[in-house]
Amino acid sequence: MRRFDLVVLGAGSGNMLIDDSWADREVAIIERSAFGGTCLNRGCIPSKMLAYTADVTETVEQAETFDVDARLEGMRWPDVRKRVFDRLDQTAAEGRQDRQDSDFVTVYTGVARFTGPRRLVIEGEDGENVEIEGDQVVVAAGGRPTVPPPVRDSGLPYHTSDTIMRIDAPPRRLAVLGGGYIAAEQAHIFHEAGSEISIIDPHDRLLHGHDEAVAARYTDIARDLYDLHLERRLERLEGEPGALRVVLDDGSVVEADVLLVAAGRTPNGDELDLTAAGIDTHDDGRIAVDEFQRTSASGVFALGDVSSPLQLKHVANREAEVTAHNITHPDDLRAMDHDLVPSAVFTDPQIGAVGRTEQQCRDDGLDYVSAQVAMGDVAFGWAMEDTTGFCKILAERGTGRILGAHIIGSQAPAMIHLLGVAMTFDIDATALSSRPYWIHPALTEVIDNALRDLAI
Ligand SMILES: Cc1cc2nc3c(=O)[nH]c(=O)nc-3n(C[C@H](O)[C@H](O)[C@H](O)COP(=O)(O)OP(=O)(O)OC[C@H]3O[C@@H](n4cnc5c(N)ncnc54)[C@H](O)[C@@H]3O)c2cc1C
Ligand SMILES: NC(=O)c1ccc[n+]([C@@H]2O[C@H](COP(=O)([O-])OP(=O)(O)OC[C@H]3O[C@@H](n4cnc5c(N)ncnc54)[C@H](O)[C@@H]3O)[C@@H](O)[C@H]2O)c1
Repeated sequence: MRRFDLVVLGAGSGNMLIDDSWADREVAIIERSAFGGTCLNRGCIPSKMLAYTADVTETVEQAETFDVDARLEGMRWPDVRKRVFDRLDQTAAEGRQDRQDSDFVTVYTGVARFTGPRRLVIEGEDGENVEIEGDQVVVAAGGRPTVPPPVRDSGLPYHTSDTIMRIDAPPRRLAVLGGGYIAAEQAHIFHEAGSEISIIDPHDRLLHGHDEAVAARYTDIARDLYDLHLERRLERLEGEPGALRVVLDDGSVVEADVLLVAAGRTPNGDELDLTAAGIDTHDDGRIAVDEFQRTSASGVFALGDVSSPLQLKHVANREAEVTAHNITHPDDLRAMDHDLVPSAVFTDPQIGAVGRTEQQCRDDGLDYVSAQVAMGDVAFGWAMEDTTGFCKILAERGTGRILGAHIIGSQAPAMIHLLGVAMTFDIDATALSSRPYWIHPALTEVIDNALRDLAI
């Protein structure tokens, strides 16, 4: 059995661990699919390239608001798909080739699972099994879409985020099971591509994990565009391919040509025979790691969606950086924290968030103040004719410590960073408003005004 200094399972964020500092040692990387993992091939990047294309489409549709004559001929889906995936597939292939060309990295293509402590078997595409072991092993095996049993057991076809973005043509009617991140982004994409969208979610609003004001505003906007079935559960899926009937728990039926399942993601640890390696998991299936990304098995680390409480690429990236340091510096370990992780939903309107929601402030019994300023109340919002966006900030009464910030509207994913930086460096609301200059009349004035409106 071949022994390596380092074995990395998963060439998504795991691939980031290997740099030239390993050049005098032997490293193995195992990947069953494309290099670049979920983010590059079927996640963040294609969805954002498509969401931006949808934004362009929508801009043309809204030209009249700005007294501009323009007519939308339509989104040429096959060309869009080709532009997006030609680039991404090439990037993934180059990523694999780079590793294959390396003289210190061995690439194993196949499905891996543990057979013992720091020992893995890889079933190759040809059915051949290869067993390897590592002095250190990093598990970066990610997650997969969760498919509820009524869909899985129906025998009828369905899509997940893994496949929908490569579909041949936008369906006339797209039903989306789940009303979270993926639903919000894919609904925007396929609505602008010409599909009629229905969304089904058991909660009373879409994006229910977001601040209640943001989720309520987004749900109101979505209600005008899509057919919403909230506080509804899936009972069963019937019909035939291309003519599906999504039967809900109140007996109502959503008819659709295509079903997209966007009901959360399951960490892949359950496919890895973790007990053979002595690796413990949480009840929800995530590999349990300490603050240094170490699992319960000596010499085995885990990172990203397979272990993280937050399934976000910037979190997986940070965990990869921390792990890369810790596997080479056992006497000088770096700790990971998940405080103040910003997040964004690239839907329409865009959403950015950092820190606590108002409901969390309330549930935690915090003494807080809140201010909400409409984008339509600042000059750049006038320029954009914005009628729905806002910035909401929550701060501790008395001290002005910023507890959370939530923006819905154009540029929200970029603007939220300002508040994330302030919170990370303990800059309170008064200092953040009064010390730096705020460019007039940039959209960021909505943040400054919300800070000033806080009755600290
Ligand atoms: C549609 C969508 C959009 C998203 N958009 C965003 C976004 O805008 N911003 C953001 O921050 N996050 C986004 N995410 C989340 C982000 O993609 C993930 O958090 C991130 O990619 C996780 O990285 P990872 O390295 O942990 O896992 P992955 O990238 O999934 O890598 C795991 C790799 O391990 C391989 N693997 C798994 N099991 C085995 C095995 N047994 N043998 C061999 N190989 C194996 C897999 O093939 C895969 O390549 C999105 C996710 C989705 C699905
Ligand atoms: N912009 C981004 O950063 C981005 C984009 C896409 C995905 N992601 C990541 O990927 C993860 C997965 O995305 P997601 O949208 O699948 O999950 P999600 O957790 O955001 O939303 C899932 C939704 O599905 C609902 N649901 C669960 N079971 C259901 C069922 N049986 N029927 C109907 N609805 C059901 C849940 O109530 C929830 O509202 C996200 O949590 C996020 O971490 C991030």
